[in-house]
Amino acid sequence: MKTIIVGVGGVTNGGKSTLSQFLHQKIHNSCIIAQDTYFKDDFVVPVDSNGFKQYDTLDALHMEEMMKEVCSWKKDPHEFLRRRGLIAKDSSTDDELYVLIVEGFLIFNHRPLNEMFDMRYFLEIPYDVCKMRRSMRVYAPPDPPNYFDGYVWPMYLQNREEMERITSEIVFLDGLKPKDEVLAAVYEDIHKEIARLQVLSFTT
Ligand SMILES: Nc1ncnc2c1ncn2[C@@H]1O[C@H](COP(=O)(O)OP(=O)(O)O)[C@@H](O)[C@H]1O
Ligand SMILES: O=C(O)c1ccc[n+]([C@@H]2O[C@H](COP(=O)([O-])O)[C@@H](O)[C@H]2O)c1
Repeated sequence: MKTIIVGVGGVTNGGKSTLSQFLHQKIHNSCIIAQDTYFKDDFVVPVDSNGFKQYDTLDALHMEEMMKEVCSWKKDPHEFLRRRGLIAKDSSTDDELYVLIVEGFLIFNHRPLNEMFDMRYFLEIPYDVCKMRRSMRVYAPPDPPNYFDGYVWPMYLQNREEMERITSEIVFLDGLKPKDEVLAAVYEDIHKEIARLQVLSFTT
């Protein structure tokens, strides 16, 4: 059995979910674990000195639970897919290949998770486009006035600096390019890696 863990990180509204869903639809035996499903309850997230809820830090996320889920996939990907209703067969063959797509805005900042990735992608878009896309999205709870300029963007710059100190093996993607172009380029890259591993499994 072969496995590939792909990390899809990037700035808020950079296009992570769009890319991850596309990859999942195109890649056989794949599934997604999304970091934004691990946010802690609002009442336990503290506010900073400006009164902004500190959502854009690892402390706002149940990272241990997320790690458990990734490790559970790694231990038995076939069973993981079967439990999620993503696979019908009861048994797998030895030459089967499984792909896990882990997406989220702070996936490369968490060292234990970062170490698990075989491939890393990071979507970036400039400040003005990010602000515009974010203003069109409604989070739960919704962004309060000035949240983007006063908290989200400064935290992005800080988190990104930390990420670049932790890891250098990241492919940066221009999230301004047309969706089709971004999606096709990443798919082709992963497809090459899948083909390489499949050749390896026939020759070893
Ligand atoms: N390459 C792109 N060009 C233009 N709009 C995009 C592109 N990728 C994503 N979007 C749009 O940006 C918004 C945020 O995308 P999404 O994938 O939800 O971002 P994220 O998961 O990074 O927060 C959505 O409205 C999506 O349709
Ligand atoms: O999903 C939630 O519960 C949630 C609650 C409050 C805020 N968020 C925001 O979600 C952002 C990360 O998700 P995303 O998809 O925009 O990359 C981050 O910037 C947070 O400020 C998300």
